[in-house]
Amino acid sequence: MLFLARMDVTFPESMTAETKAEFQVKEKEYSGNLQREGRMRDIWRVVGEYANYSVYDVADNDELHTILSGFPMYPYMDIKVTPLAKHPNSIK
Ligand SMILES: O=C(O)C[C@H]1C=CC(=O)O1
Repeated sequence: MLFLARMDVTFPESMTAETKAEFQVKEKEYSGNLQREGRMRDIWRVVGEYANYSVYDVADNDELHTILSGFPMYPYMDIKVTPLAKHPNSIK
């Protein structure tokens, strides 16, 4: 099953630059592993925002929830998920 997720990240004002940098390192590793596993198909930055769109290829809702809630930045994310179905006009 394919899902599109939009993630908006908002860190608390009080969080130090060092802690943010630590989150970014952990996030990169977690995200990279998902991509190598093929469970995250793609990730794109939303221009001008601390947000991304990413596409997941997973077995079911439960697997997606496990993945999303496992992101190190999860407590600071607002996530909107859209299930995707094949478009009848797609030539792929
Ligand atoms: O930089 C971001 O968009 C936040 C975060 C969410 C997934 C990921 O790989 O990084």
